[in-house]
Amino acid sequence: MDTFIGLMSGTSLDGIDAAVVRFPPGRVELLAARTTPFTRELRSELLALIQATGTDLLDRFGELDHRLGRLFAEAATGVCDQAGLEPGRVAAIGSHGLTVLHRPTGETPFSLQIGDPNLIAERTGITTVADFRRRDLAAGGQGAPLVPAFHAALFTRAEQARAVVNIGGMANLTLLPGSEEAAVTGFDTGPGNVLLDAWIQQQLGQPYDRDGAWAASGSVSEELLAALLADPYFTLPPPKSTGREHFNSTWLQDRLRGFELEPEAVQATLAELTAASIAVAIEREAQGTTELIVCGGGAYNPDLLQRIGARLPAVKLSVSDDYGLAAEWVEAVAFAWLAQKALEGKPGNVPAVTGAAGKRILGGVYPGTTGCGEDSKPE
Ligand SMILES: Nc1ncnc2c1ncn2[C@@H]1O[C@H](COP(=O)(O)OP(=O)(O)OP(=O)(O)O)[C@@H](O)[C@H]1O
Ligand SMILES: CC(=O)N[C@H]1[C@@H]2OC[C@@H](O2)[C@@H](O)[C@@H]1O[C@H](C)C(=O)O
Repeated sequence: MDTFIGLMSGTSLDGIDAAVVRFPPGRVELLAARTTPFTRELRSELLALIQATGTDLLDRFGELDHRLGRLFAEAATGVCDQAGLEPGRVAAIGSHGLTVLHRPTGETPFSLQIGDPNLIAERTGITTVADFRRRDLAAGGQGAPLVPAFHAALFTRAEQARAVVNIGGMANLTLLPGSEEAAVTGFDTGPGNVLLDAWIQQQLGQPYDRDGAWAASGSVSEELLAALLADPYFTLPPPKSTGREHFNSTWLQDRLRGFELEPEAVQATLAELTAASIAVAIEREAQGTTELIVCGGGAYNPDLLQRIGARLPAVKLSVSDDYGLAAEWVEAVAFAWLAQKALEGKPGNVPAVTGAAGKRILGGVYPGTTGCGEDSKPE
């Protein structure tokens, strides 16, 4: 029972990533991985929930929590089949869920993920670990980002100051100092692909800018870039985390007012914003960085990589694939790894990253059905 499943559904709202994985010492062994895309209808329902107001909100919240719970269970079963693995051989599923609201600061900080883990445990029979963020929040942390502990376990090299950036809907950075004395740090740098996806969707009806080709065809507007970078989030000192509640199409529309630009120039400027916010964060927080390892969907965007590289000429740019783990699976694998930590009774947060009062074991455990004397599953 050394096999784990990680389930991740991120801020891009593109679907569920599922990975079956083992963790031999110092390594990751990926047995199978797949994405279950959300239908257009479900994606727009999720977007509507995330942006919602109104009286039927709680109904919709409960319904989508249930529907996603079922879909996560199917994603886990599907990836198990793909790996040729009996569910009884899986130690646990680590399910991130889908973030509908993340408000990590103020008097009543919280972070809400949906995708009922009870349903996942019931329908797969596999012990499920979920609700990873709220214990860290309870300890005074941001509850995000959580992948830095995994990045540190996988990518730390002695005497090498490395950075790892995950470019999903949002982008988050892990800084690995490469020396025992200095601490691992990290934070969300701001938007990753979310604004690029929103703009091309609005202008051309495409879900994302494949290979960054549209952005590459436009010229960056330095004025617009400066206006976007004037958002106080970019200069806020860490710990900090963000999400779609801040960086979304309304945020962009507000800042585009008064500009008259070709749509592809806006796309180019948004790509430059992602690149600049990552580069500035590294320059400000980790000047000695020699290598930047990119993961998440943004690693497949050559235009974005080129822009990041141009802003950090002294830094070697790699993708996680160069170290044996495909960029698209890093987050799902991280939640499998966090599930293993939880079951071992080991902490999963990095207090220097989230700002929590200390290390905490993350996640609630929803036991599987083995040992219950009942192995029937609902249809
Ligand atoms: N070939 C490609 N060219 C350009 N962009 C791409 C390509 N492949 C993936 N992407 C981008 O990556 C995004 C998906 O990234 P990913 O799956 O890492 O996001 P996520 O897990 O939803 O996000 P988060 O890290 O915020 O939770 C797509 O929406 C798209 O913008
Ligand atoms: C609240 C939430 O879901 N945050 C996501 C989001 O997507 C990227 C960035 O913002 C990061 O903080 C986090 O995800 C990763 C998995 C994390 O916690 O490390």
